[in-house]
Amino acid sequence: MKITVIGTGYVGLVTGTCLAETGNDVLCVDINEEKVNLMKKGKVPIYEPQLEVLFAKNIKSGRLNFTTSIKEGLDHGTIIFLALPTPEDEDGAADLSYVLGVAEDIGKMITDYKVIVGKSTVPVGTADLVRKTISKHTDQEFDVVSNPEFLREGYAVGDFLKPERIIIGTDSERAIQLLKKIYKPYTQMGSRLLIMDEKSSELTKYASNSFLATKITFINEVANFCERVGADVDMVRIGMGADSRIGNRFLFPGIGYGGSCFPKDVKALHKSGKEEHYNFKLLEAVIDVNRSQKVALVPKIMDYFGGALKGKKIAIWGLAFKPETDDIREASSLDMIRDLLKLGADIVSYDPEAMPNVKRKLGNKISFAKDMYTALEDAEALVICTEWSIFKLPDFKRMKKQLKTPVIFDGRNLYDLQEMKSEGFYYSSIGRPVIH
Ligand SMILES: NC(=O)c1ccc[n+]([C@@H]2O[C@H](COP(=O)([O-])OP(=O)(O)OC[C@H]3O[C@@H](n4cnc5c(N)ncnc54)[C@H](O)[C@@H]3O)[C@@H](O)[C@H]2O)c1
Ligand SMILES: O=c1ccn([C@@H]2O[C@H](COP(=O)(O)OP(=O)(O)O[C@H]3O[C@H](CO)[C@@H](O)[C@H](O)[C@H]3O)[C@@H](O)[C@H]2O)c(=O)[nH]1
Repeated sequence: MKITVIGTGYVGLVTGTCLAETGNDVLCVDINEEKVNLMKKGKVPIYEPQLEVLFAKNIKSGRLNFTTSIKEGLDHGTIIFLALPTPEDEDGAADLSYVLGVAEDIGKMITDYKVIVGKSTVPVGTADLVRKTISKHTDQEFDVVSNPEFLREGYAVGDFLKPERIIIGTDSERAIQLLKKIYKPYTQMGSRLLIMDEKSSELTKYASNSFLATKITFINEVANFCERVGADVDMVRIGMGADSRIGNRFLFPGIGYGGSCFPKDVKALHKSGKEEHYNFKLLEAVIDVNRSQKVALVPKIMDYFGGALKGKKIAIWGLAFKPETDDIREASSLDMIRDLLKLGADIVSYDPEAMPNVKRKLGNKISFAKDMYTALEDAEALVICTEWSIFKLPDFKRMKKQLKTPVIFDGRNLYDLQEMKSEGFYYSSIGRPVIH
């Protein structure tokens, strides 16, 4: 089938590549010329495991192409996926200007039937708004479908190729048949295809992300309480997760949730509630707790150094908002760095993928080490912000040698408490007893 994907970021590029992989003829449109030129040269502009191989294979086959021309894109596909940004605006609502801007173009440019499929995360009523915006400019027949995306960065290709569910929100039988065809390879492999009205589909996405953010926030609060009563949150979470009604996923405590989705989506649902005179009290608490959780290690670091951080060299391992991505949007590391810099610390960091993005954002406010051990040279403490695999089984003897003092503040609970004791570290983590 001929498919166009508008917006070639984490969602659009993965969607386009994976749909080409199942035999479709895909044209990806992006407004960013630099990005499109890179992709035309066969380069993936983001770090996403497994993407490069599929990307190269499908470009070679001629099924995956790129353009900056929206007109070319709209002439190409019968199905037009919108994978455009919906960032947080200054009030916490989803900024729909990208989506509605493209809807205007669609209205002005389409010359035959199209199914416009919204993959962006958008508030209830957006599909209707897109429909009305297009209709202002055309009498052409078209359908608008809500088809929220649930992939996770770092696992995006796997999540797209083997989704647990595919949600199609529309009452158009014609659109349903076309989308069922596109998604047949996945439903044949056991993915559930759920068809519902578009409003419920739009809300399912926000409700899912907000639920997961709430689950993480709940265990973070339990962790904070563990610290006060001397319990170990790792034991508590294992005990809780053994109940299949609770489940053990998304129950890892740490320095808060970040990324391009949870923070903005929880705020957007809260804001949508307000617009309907409904106060999502729970979400208000989630937003609030997460804000302080992101810097939960800072008072511990301050306490350890007796309040004096000026001129102290602190090493940071992990800058990305989570492992297996170069994405630093809303990363807890950035909050941590902001506070430590304010307190006068000198920061040297290491991340396997995200250093170029942080360098672009922070310039020379912090330094970047060539590897994880070099970052520790003469540092008075190590702070761990992201649970990259390479940090999980490090050479503790080497770490101790490099660090000026053997002190670790771990925001992701990577190490065993007994091991830290026998290796001779001062070790402070989240929701577990301090080792000293
Ligand atoms: N990142 C994720 O893991 C994820 C997962 C599920 C859903 N979502 C949702 O999907 C949407 C896209 O997210 P993303 O992370 O892929 O965003 P992104 O910022 O990585 O990519 C968006 C792309 O759209 C392009 N763009 C902007 N305006 C354009 C226009 N007028 N025409 C063509 N291209 C244009 C940008 O240049 C960029 O390449 C958001 O609503 C997000 O909430 C994201
Ligand atoms: O037990 C956990 C799990 C996650 N996190 C944090 O939560 C954030 C988000 O993690 P994750 O959900 O793995 O990453 P995303 O790529 O942001 O994916 C989320 O957001 C996407 C965009 O909407 C959705 O499509 C996905 O289903 C949803 O998981 C990260 O900061 C993690 O460190 C925790 O602190 N504890």
